[in-house]
Amino acid sequence: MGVMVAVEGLDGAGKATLVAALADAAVRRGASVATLAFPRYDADVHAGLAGEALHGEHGDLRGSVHAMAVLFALDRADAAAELRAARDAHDLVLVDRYVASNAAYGAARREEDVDGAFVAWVHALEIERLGVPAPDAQVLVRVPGEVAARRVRERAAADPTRTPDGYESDAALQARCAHVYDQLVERAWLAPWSVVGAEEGYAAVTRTAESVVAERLVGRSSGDIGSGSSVRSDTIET
Ligand SMILES: Nc1ncnc2c1ncn2[C@@H]1O[C@H](COP(=O)(O)OP(=O)(O)O)[C@@H](O)[C@H]1O
Ligand SMILES: Cc1cn([C@H]2C[C@H](O)[C@@H](COP(=O)(O)OP(=O)(O)O)O2)c(=O)[nH]c1=O
Repeated sequence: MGVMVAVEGLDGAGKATLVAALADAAVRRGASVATLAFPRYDADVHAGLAGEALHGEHGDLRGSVHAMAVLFALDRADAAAELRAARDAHDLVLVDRYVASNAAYGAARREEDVDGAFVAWVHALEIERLGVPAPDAQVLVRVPGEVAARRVRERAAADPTRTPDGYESDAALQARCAHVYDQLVERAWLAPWSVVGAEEGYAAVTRTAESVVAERLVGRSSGDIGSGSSVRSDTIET
């Protein structure tokens, strides 16, 4: 059985960039890798509704922190079997945003911290009730809010389909969210965390990817890794 590593951080922090670097580092070590990104807007109706709500559709749906979080949670619940199968079939399963996104964004929206009711509610809902598999490790891509916001703006300018959504354009929410993420790391919430500061440039991302992969795949004999002669990098969902 492989290991599942979730990558977390603010919008525009550099999560997708780190996921690509992690996949690259793992494949170079001969490991097979599967990647999955949440929300699965196109693959899951709950995620699709949440995405539309983030862009102003569906009346007052976005106004309810719990309703939004339930939609994101149901997206993961529907992917749970696929995630378990991927962990059985691959050495490394990389997930771009996972349960901690719900904890960090929801607590931030409610102006709570990690000890507030919301973070505990997310754990009870997703892990205990819906049976979403806990990750084996998590990585926080930690950048100052201004850096993440600039990247979101630049991305939107370059690609008109990426107009900032209701969360991305709320600087105060992103700042509170960064604080909750730091607390989740401190508490080792759900699984151990590593932290990478992506404002340090791409070389730092590559170095972190190599060390996370080395650490996470350590203890697995070379016979366990690659489980065959071919090296694969499969994207099971994007
Ligand atoms: N370490 C880095 N140094 C400089 N730019 C970066 C770094 N990591 C990501 N970027 C750039 O920042 C933008 C957002 O990165 P992305 O990985 O898409 O973020 P996320 O998935 O967290 O929204 C992209 O244009 C990406 O090329
Ligand atoms: C996956 C997930 C995302 N979110 C939030 C974080 C983001 O601000 C927002 C959209 O996710 P995001 O990954 O930013 O999607 P995209 O890059 O396609 O816009 O949803 C949650 O609140 N809970 C979750 O479980």
